[in-house]
Amino acid sequence: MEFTKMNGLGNDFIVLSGYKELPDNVAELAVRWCNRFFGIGADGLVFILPSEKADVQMRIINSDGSEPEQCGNAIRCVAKYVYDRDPGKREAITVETRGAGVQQVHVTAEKGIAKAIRVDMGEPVLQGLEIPTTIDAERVIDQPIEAGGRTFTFTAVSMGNPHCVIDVEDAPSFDLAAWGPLLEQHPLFPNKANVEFVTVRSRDYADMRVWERGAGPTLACGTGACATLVALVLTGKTDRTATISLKGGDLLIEWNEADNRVYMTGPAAEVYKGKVEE
Ligand SMILES: N[C@@H](CCC[C@H](N)C(=O)O)C(=O)O
Repeated sequence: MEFTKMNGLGNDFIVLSGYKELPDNVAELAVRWCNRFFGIGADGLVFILPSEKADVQMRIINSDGSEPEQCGNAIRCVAKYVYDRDPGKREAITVETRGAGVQQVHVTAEKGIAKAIRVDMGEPVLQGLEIPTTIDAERVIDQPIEAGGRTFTFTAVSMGNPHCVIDVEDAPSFDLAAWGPLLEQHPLFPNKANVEFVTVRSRDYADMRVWERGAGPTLACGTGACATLVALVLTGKTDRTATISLKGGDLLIEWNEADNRVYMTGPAAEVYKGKVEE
């Protein structure tokens, strides 16, 4: 089994292509191969599969074996993988996702290698039950959430997958391990949630740290950065375009007023190729 190790700002994946569909034991493979001590080590497995609707189909499996609907950093990795191997060097690539439809990606390259990748991440879902949360409201903005004896204020956004965005005093020093697991599994989120802890520094810049559903603390989360920007716009804290600065680096996020779609721009990197003998 050959794989390519890739990452988007340190959110790292074991990328597999050449399969026609997901293997039956994909959850078990993800847990085993993503293990950082006994396996290859990664936040998730990413499969590049054939698609009838787009250039390729992407399926991602979290390191705990669960399958999310979408992954922003993985989409950029998939686009780079496809572009760098494409003799025609097409800058526009379409990627079918499990839960966020077909996404349009634009690659900017240097010397035939993809550098900046801009993804149309679609329209955010804000209706409470659709995110899903247990709150039946048009928007879930600045609501209280209690966990471990502490009450936070959160805004909920789905970018295909559910996010719980929380303002904190200083995101980079926030104790993710103490609060992330409690909030990820909070009963307000029936499908669990990715949890973003955010500190706004200016109208166009915020620090964010993430505790991901099914993967724990990661260095970056693309859908999380998009959800964060949407939450910050809804609460009046930033403009519609801002840099969301993560532990692994920066993403530029725009929530376009005209088409209501969220655009994410950032890098992707290929680190090495490997082979597993099973
Ligand atoms: N890292 C990702 C999100 C991956 C899925 C997430 N853990 C979930 O379960 O929803 C990103 O870059 O968006």
